[in-house]
Amino acid sequence: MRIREVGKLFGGRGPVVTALQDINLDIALGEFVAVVGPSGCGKSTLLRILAGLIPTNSGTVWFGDRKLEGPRHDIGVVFQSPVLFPWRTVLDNVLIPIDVQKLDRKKYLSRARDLINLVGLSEFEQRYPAELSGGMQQRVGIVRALVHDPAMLLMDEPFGALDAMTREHMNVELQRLWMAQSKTILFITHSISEAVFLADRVVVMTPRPGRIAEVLDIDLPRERTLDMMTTPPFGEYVRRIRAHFGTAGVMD
Ligand SMILES: Nc1ncnc2c1ncn2[C@@H]1O[C@H](COP(=O)(O)OP(=O)(O)OP(=O)(O)O)[C@@H](O)[C@H]1O
Repeated sequence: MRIREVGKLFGGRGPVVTALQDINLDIALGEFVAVVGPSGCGKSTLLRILAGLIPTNSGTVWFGDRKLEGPRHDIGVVFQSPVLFPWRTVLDNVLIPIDVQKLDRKKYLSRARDLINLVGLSEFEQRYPAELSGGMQQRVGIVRALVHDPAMLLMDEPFGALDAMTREHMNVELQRLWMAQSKTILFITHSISEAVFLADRVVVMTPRPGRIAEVLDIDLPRERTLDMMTTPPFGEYVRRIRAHFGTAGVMD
């Protein structure tokens, strides 16, 4: 994905808000890129643009050799709340993209089951969302975004509503899933340590108007473990990113 000179304004009756300005970023195939920044800096706006859900005011986004002009089946999106259908089982929720795109259910059934197994939910395949914890529901949301095998996954604070321990566990699981599925991922978060743990590169955004302040390569070996989070190199990345914000707005 190539993002070139992207800008976004929000108008309406009040003053115009410049949500994004001069955003330039290339995301390579198979890369894991995290975006951190304080509340209101335009992270979700950027994600919605990349998902083809809202237009830009200036600039262009390229996906492969084509201009992005709307939502695409080969880009999956995971939001903070997984929005599962309560009357559908886990398996049927995971198969929603297959049904919506009128693809052959039979062809995707074993992939759906493999993914459900990969995130440890095999026993819950025939359960309903209300029978699952928040972390389990979010895993269903992630697996659903992957079921039709999109090339890229956009994730907007997917673990923001989870408690700290579940969140760490989900980070380990997401890394495993990413390594197994070799997807390109853009991951938005308030948490600096989550970004450093997961990403190959961390994009640091400034408060309004949202611009890119720095892009850091995270040169930590894979597969990363939670123990690494207490090592000096990890701490140095976190410190360097936090220096952009002082004490304002970012979670940890
Ligand atoms: N539909 C909209 N209409 C008007 N203003 C909007 C709209 N969507 C976002 N904004 C404004 O654009 C700016 C960026 O919002 P955005 O939601 O992208 O920030 P964010 O970094 O994702 O914030 P948070 O981390 O709190 O979710 C904010 O000032 C917000 O008020």
